[in-house]
This record gives sequence, C-alpha cells and structure tokens, in this order.
Amino acid sequence: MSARIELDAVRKAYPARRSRGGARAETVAVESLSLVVEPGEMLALVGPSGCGKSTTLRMVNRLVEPSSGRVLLDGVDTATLDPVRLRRGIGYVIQDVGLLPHRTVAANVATVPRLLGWDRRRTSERVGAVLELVGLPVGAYGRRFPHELSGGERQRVGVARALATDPPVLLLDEPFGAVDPELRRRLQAELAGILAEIGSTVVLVTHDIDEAVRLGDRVAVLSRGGRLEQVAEPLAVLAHPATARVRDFVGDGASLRMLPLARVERADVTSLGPAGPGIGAADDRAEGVAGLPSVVLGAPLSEAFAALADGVGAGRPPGPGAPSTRAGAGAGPGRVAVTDAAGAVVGTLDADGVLAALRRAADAVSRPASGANEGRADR
Ligand SMILES: Nc1ncnc2c1ncn2[C@@H]1O[C@H](COP(=O)(O)OP(=O)(O)OP(=O)(O)O)[C@@H](O)[C@H]1O
Repeated sequence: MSARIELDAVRKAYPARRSRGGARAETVAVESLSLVVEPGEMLALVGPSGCGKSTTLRMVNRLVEPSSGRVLLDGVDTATLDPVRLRRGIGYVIQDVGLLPHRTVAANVATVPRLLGWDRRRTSERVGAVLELVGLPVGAYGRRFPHELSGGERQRVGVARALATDPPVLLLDEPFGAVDPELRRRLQAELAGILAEIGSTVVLVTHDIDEAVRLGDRVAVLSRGGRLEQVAEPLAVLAHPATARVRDFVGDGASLRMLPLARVERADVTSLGPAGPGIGAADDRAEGVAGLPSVVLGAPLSEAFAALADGVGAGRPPGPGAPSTRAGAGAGPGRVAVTDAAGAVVGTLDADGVLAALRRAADAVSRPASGANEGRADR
C-alpha cells in the first residue's frame, strides 16, 4: 500500500520573535516548495543544516501546518483531514526515536494499532511480524524496556513501530543520526531491504549525501529556505549537479559515491579473445586470469574498484577513508577477472575500464534540463 504525496507551493514561516531592538523578523523555513513523491517511491530530502528539511517533512503529517500552499495525499488536501487521524496513517521515525520508556518493546510497537482499535490478536500478530522484520524477535525482545536496548536496537523498534499498521506513507527524519557510522551502514542496508518489502511511499530526511544516494530512488537537494536545487535519481545528482550549491554539497567524492550505483558491463571488459577449435579452450583462456580476484557482470563497480584497489578480492564497497579513484594505484593486481553469471570468465577489467564504465553510467542518466526540479520530467 502506498500513496502519492504532492507538495504544492508549500511555505512555512515561523512566527516572529521580538528582538531586543523591538524589530520582528519571521523565519522563513520553506519559501515555496513544489515536489511530488510517487507511490512506492523513496525520496531522500538532503541539504545543509537549517535548510528546511524537517519542516518540509513535518508538513506532510501536519506536525507543522503550512503557512500557505497545499499538501495532497492521493489528491486529497490534508488540510481537510483530521490531523490526528492523518498521523495514525503515516509512519514517522525520528532520530531519538521517542519510545515510551515505561512500556515494553511490544507495547511500544502496539501503540498505533491499539489507537486504531485493532483487537488483541490482530495487534499481537502484527507486532510479532514487524519486530521479526527488523531483526528483533518478539520472544527475545518483546518484554524488554527501551533502556534495556542498545541505541541501534531502539532505532529498530522505532522503525517497527512506524511500520506496525502498514502505513501508505513513511516519514523518516535522520533515522540513523544517533548511531555510530558502522551500525549506521548496517541499519541503512536493513532498512533498504525492509522498504523494498513493504512498498510504502517514503520520504527520508538526511544531511548525509551518502545516505541519500544509497537509499533514495530519487534525491531532492534543498538549500536554505527550502529551495529545491535539484531533484533527480542519485546517479544524476552526482554526475550532473544542477547548480553550484548542489556541486558544493555533493563535494569532491562524487566519483567514489557513484561507484556502487554503476555496474560492471560487458562493453568495459577487455575480452580474452575468441574461443574455438584451434584457438584455445575456455580453460586455456582462463589461465591468464588465474589468481586474479573476480567480479560478476552486472555487479556494482564498487566491487571491481575494491578488488583493483587492494587486490584482496571483490565485494567490498569503498568506505569512508577508502583510497581515491586512482584505481589500481596501490598494490592491487591491476586487473580483475570478470565472469558471467555461470562463472565463466568473459574478460578482465582494469582501472581504465572502471573509469570508462563510470563515464558511461554518468552519460546515461539525464542531465538537468532547466536547473532545479528537472526530476519531475525524468520520471
Ligand atoms: N519551531 C520553530 N520556530 C522557529 N523557527 C524554527 C522552528 N523550527 C525550525 N525553525 C527554523 O527554520 C529553519 C529550518 O529548520 P529545519 O529544522 O526545518 O531545518 P533542517 O534542514 O531540518 O535542519 P537540521 O538538518 O539542522 O535538522 C531553521 O532556520 C530553523 O531555525
């Protein structure tokens, strides 16, 4: 179940505070933002601190009321709906989770089903299912209290609680902000799997461009005042920043961030030459690549990069602190073997091949047509 979210010229100005000199200055958190999130899509809202991301998100569930403009859910203006009922149909996960400290994990997850009047049996079945989904089996965790959990576990309970009623819309505000980087990566991967399963429309707020490109189907980059600088698929934001602000925000590591998003393709592979009678059997052809690490056609380029960069083998995406894109510059083997899905060697890939593959992936995604908000056209 999923819903279409449309922000139609929403604006939020927080009321003026009287300053010492008596002058009043309202804070315009979001000036005029129009954006569509399609059913089942995961949109990552990213931008520097104070640019209006949380305000935008909270206008969707009416924790913040727009000063003007409209928010539509499946075409219905949310201003016409009862805000409390609206919120019960929208999953919401925030950084410090907000679990009720004196209630067990199971009772926390059951909060919204209970409010919606679900009977005991349906509620407990659902609580069991969502806790299982986030890797916290109800038998082991259901009776614990929040203070008996690690930060990562609490975060998962927050996600389970948000998913309890299978909401058509899920809003995530810096859901991994409070956990360490390694756990953050793990929770991101878990969340991606869960989201693929549930099919809700998701808006994720993050200040972390890595998280945005890793999780978003599309990425919306905001600047101060909720100004939409660009909305496009992750690779397009990295490869073709629409504005100087997006370029600044993406920073120097764009190529490195593109690696997991682009694939090893046959066109970039240096072939081992034809096989056939008198030319050499497949086994002979494979001999020249014996001992090389290998990747499969279609694998993320980051796997080839990791293998080239350190020669330890494929499968590790470049992490923070990974070497720059001077693939193969270290003690690596200079080449990786590329196999087809059946495991037969089709050729090798070297650093030039990786760069060529990156360039092609970048060329294949749409360039911004007219600056901001080109993403509407690219869907
Ligand atoms: N309740 C409020 N009253 C007055 N000003 C507010 C309020 N909430 C937010 N603001 C201001 O609105 C602007 C946008 O804030 P918002 O929290 O939406 O930004 P953000 O991009 O989510 O920031 P961060 O990444 O730091 O959480 C900021 O200037 C902030 O100070």
